[in-house]
Amino acid sequence: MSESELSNADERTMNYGKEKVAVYRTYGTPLEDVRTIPESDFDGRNNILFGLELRMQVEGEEFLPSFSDGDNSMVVATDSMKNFVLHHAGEYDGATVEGFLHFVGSLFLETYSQVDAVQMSADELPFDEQPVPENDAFEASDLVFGVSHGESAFGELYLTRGDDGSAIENHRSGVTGIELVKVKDNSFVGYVDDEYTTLPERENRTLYVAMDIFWTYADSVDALGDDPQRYVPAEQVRDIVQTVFHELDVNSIQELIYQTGLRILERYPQLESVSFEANNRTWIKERDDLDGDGKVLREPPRPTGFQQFSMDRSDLDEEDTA
Ligand SMILES: O=c1[nH]c(=O)c2[nH]c(=O)[nH]c2[nH]1
Repeated sequence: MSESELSNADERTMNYGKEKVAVYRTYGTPLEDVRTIPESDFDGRNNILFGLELRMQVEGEEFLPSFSDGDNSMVVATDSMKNFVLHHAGEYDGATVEGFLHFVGSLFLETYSQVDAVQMSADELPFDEQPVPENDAFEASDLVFGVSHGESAFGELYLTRGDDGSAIENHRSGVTGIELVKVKDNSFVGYVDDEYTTLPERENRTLYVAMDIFWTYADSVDALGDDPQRYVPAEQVRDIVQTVFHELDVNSIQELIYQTGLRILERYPQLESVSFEANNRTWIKERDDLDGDGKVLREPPRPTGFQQFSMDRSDLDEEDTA
């Protein structure tokens, strides 16, 4: 159970909706004119093929009779919600996951007055550009895309009825499914050594980390991407983690997370907070008697270690004054 469910224990839970709504849109509006950062060559996305798996959760007091009396007169069928989302994917003229969620969620609130709030979230279904030979070089095909099993952008918005259209009550953006392996220059030493400790200290492990990163903007409108200069692309955040991982000899995943968080907050003054969910998939050394740094490694057994951490601008301020 998440923290928010725990803290709202006194309130009645009542909502319904549709999840796992896969939406594919070809020839969407390109994401252009984003600000570039030193850690990344990402400067935009053509959106020739844009995929999302969306979840829509609808709330409203008027839905109580549907639960208590079997009275469906106010119920918009979840099947219709799916149709609504798919139809309006053809009308959206923006270029981001969050922008689409805002567009569809706001229209839904406008269309159905019995709805008090919608929680919209989506994972991007990513596709890779495929290099093909063109004019004596390799260029990204504008026709053929690879189905990607890598990281993907995430967005979440909680929309209520505002004075003038919808209001963004809460938001969260992210990149999930990052998996990185650094073959050497990682240590894990100095941890508690007592009668339960069997793990040997390692000065140079091969570290395999899986990570999801989430962020919030000081002004939630910046999450939508209408002003691309203030938008934080998931691709750049992914590139920040891999750059920090490349540059630093970290003593733990905890330290990698913290240093990555500082870099993200530094690069994007428009962000309010950043949070991490990581887990450790580090392979087990089978042989290290090879020439040089070579090793043979195998999959780790269960159980799995994890790290969660959230940061805001005060962490950056502390670093500046330290
Ligand atoms: O980066 C790590 N952090 C830990 O807290 C931990 N614990 C452990 O057994 N291995 C690791 N690695």
